[in-house]
Amino acid sequence: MVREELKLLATVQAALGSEASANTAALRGRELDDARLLELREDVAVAKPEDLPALFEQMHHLGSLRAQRGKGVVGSVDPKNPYFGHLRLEENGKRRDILIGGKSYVDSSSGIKIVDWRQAPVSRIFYRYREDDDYEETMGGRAVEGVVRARRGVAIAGGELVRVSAPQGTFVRGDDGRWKRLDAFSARLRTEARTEASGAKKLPAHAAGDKHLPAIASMLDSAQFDLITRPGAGLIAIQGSAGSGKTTVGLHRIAYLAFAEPQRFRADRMLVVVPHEALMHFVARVLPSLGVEGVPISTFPRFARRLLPELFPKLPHRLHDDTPPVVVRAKTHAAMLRAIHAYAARLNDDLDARVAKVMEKWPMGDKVVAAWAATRVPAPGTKDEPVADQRVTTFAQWLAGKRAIDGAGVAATLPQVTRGAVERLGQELRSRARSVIGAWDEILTSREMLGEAFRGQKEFGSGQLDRVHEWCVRQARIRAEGERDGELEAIDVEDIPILLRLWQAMRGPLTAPDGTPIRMAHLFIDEVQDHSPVELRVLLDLANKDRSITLAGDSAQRMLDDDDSRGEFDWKGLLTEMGMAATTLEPLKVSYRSTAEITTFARGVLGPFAHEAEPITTRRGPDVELFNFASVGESVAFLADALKQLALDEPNANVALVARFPQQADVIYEGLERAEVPRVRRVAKQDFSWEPGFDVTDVRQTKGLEFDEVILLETTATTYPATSQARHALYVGATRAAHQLWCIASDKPSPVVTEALSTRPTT
Ligand SMILES: Nc1ncnc2c1ncn2[C@@H]1O[C@H](COP(=O)(O)OP(=O)(O)OP(=O)(O)O)[C@@H](O)[C@H]1O
Repeated sequence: MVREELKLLATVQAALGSEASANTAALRGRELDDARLLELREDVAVAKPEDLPALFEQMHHLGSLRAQRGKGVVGSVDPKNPYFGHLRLEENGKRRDILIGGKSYVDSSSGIKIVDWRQAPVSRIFYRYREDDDYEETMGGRAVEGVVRARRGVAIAGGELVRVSAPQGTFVRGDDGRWKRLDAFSARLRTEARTEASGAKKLPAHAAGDKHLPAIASMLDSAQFDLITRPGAGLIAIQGSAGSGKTTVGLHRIAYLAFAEPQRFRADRMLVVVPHEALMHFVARVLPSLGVEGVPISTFPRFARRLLPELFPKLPHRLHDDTPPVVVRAKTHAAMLRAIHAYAARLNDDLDARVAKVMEKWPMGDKVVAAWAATRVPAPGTKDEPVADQRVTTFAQWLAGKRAIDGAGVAATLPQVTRGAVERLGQELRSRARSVIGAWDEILTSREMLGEAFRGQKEFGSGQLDRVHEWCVRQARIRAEGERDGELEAIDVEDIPILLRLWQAMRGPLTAPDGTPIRMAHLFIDEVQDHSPVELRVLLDLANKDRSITLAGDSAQRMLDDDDSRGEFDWKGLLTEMGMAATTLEPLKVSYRSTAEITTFARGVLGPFAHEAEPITTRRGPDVELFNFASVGESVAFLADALKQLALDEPNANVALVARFPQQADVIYEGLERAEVPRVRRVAKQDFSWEPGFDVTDVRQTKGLEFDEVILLETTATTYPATSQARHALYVGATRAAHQLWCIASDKPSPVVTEALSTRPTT
């Protein structure tokens, strides 16, 4: 099998090589054309009018020549890594070989066909069927049936074949150039086992590749592929335990959509929202490797803070750093979204009543009322009304402050008295319908409105709501009066999504700094469980009318503070709250990132909050271990020895040392520095360098990331009591590890850890 793959690669490379020299000539020709075109453009700028036609003609001619040369250029199939999958299909007794790669390439003279993995339906066969399966698919409008004779994953690094995975076994080329079969631990999904973790010798570094650019397109399973290739419109929600490939699927889906409908899903019309900066950098590197450049990637705060000064120039820029936790909880609670929507609906009703009253006696009044209703932002959850005739619409838009009316328009035809009344009404409507800051103040400083919104929320008793109200009133006063007792005007960071949502509910789509409404063709929101309902609703309303949205999240990874008793994250409830219908999909079931040992431990950590279905694992690794010490000093000494040894044995290792709280990470970091552990870094703002060395950090920094080895610090009974918050935090930390996990405790170990360690994976 390896011989066959080596031969195939040599054929492909020979064909690509001869194309490449043809390309070089074509590319050189294009460069010359480009230079000449630039010269011509400069000539045009200074030419006399009578010379222009001739110059334009020359430019046109050169332009078509250049386009012609472009046709001969082989996409950008990389001869060093031209494909990653090999299918052999048999249809009507005839066999054909198809290669799956990142870019298409066809050379009929040498019989080579590489198809882009995003190209249905051939790649569908690759992803959906296994070796020896019969398949039935529609290709080019006709039904075809056949048998998959071979289905292999191949890793080609630096132009050399280094791994072949097939149902018959996984074969890797060692540093000495000899091929050997890897031991497989799992009977299931053996072909997908990651070689370096299978207990056998690691892949040579170049084969493992850059850990930020996992070339996993060849390994997507059929559930993942189905999610990726769902039709563009509508909202899909990807759920699954940690490391089941949710981020991977979301990003591949973007690549797929950009490929399938490039006009509709232009890169700059899509948006990826991730929880923090480290994941932003990760995504920024992965998407180009999947063939999509230029998709904006952001975190919610980054995105929101860019818009805020443009939308609300008068708002203070300063942010409080001492917002009481109870205020944070109230402002991020689902009840706040209800309060905003209730406010917007009431405002609409009020304004409708005002318009109806003034228009009562006017002959075209009923039409104006209808047009007014059509121009204002509909209450969330209702549909747009049909628009009345153009003149009336224009008038109503003027009423709503959305456009300036021309002198010869409707208003000019009105008698003086009516006109005066209508103008006054227009002013009133404009100011009320547009005053987002006024609405925000009104909601938060009205004890009644808060009480109404939070009615029935057990965790917000009336005493707590009083505290929230008190804080908001005080802040509003400081804003109105300027400084008070040395306190400067500022807003809470949690106010930002509230203001943006109010803007959407009252004035319509958010606008970019250049004034254009933001309407995205596709949105991918990762780690949904960590967004507040208000934030999420702001994000969802950035999508255009097709609502092409991918949400990814895992309720078990929700991070709440210890005093936050908000309970479990509820997908269904959330989407209903949002008024959005999502296609409910089966959760992803395969735990790809972590070994069976780590996955079983992590499931134990969750205890009563564990996912319904036990994740399927793909490989085995070392046992999870707990090391218990009598003091922090002793645990630091142990860690220092272990890390120094590792630095000697494996200079490329990158280990994450993860504490629950930043203060604990500080203590351990200082200890390790004193012990002169090489390349130890304190990561406090997700500024992971991904260089060899030891990153000491806290669990919030690591969301969505992965490391080969993770050491969980201070897994003591005090730090991780058996509460839901502590269990979720420990779960997030543990599931960052791909290969090996240690727990360190300098005091009585957490019962959550000891219980979880009592279950070992079954073979
Ligand atoms: N089909 C697959 N075959 C092999 N590896 C895969 C597959 N799908 C995903 N992976 C790998 O599994 C790891 C976890 O994937 P990913 O980060 O997408 O998971 P996730 O569900 O988003 O995790 P988390 O919930 O922790 O954020 C990555 O290293 C990814 O490359």
